[in-house]
Amino acid sequence: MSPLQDFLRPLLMSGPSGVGKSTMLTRLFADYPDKFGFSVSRKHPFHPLTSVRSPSLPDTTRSPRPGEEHGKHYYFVSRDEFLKLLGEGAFIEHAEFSGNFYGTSFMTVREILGAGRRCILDIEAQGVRQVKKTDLNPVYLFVSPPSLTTLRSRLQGRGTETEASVTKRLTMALAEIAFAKEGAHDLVIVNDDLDRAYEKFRKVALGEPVTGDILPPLDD
Ligand SMILES: Nc1ncnc2c1ncn2[C@@H]1O[C@H](COP(=O)(O)OP(=O)(O)OP(=O)(O)O)[C@@H](O)[C@H]1O
Repeated sequence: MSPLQDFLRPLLMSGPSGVGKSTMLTRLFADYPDKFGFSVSRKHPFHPLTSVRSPSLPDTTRSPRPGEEHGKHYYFVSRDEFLKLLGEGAFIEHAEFSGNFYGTSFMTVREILGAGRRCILDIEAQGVRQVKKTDLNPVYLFVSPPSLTTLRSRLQGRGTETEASVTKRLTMALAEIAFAKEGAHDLVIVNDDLDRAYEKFRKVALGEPVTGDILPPLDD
């Protein structure tokens, strides 16, 4: 496909927690402040991207945390409102975690496209399976760690996780990796050296042709 056509398709990025998705996105948004719109289905409270301005936001039924604002970090909706929207087929993907619903709505994507930006979605494996059943037709990108050992040390080094949550995130990482091993994605970028990985990511985001990396064995 031509760069223009690829740029118009949403970019769905996924990859295990701690692989460096936000790090690369933060760089991209700093380099191109007006080109992209971003939606993330759910993030932990200390996530750096919660402060990134986005033309559209995911919906959640959970209560705002201190410092979070409606329309800035999420659209906070009641459970009834969420279920009504769900019934109307408003969500590209949704999930329930710890008793709260999170979802990415078709409206989010339309708003981003309407603003002339490329829509970037950060969605986990479970949500990606749901997206595959829609006609969204995104480019599926998997951001892979060079090894599981590296992933663990990034999660520990980020300083946001307890030992228990590192273990939980690594368990979830195995599901993400198993999905990638099924060949579910169009393209893999291995985030080994950040500058190298970012350069590839930047090109993918701009819709330029890129040769993907080979998925590492990730069996360590
Ligand atoms: N190429 C890299 N080399 C070394 N450290 C990196 C690299 N990329 C990211 N990191 C570091 O790894 C940690 C995790 O990165 P980041 O928070 O961006 O991950 P994430 O994929 O967005 O995770 P989550 O899905 O939980 O939000 C951060 O401390 C970040 O600075």
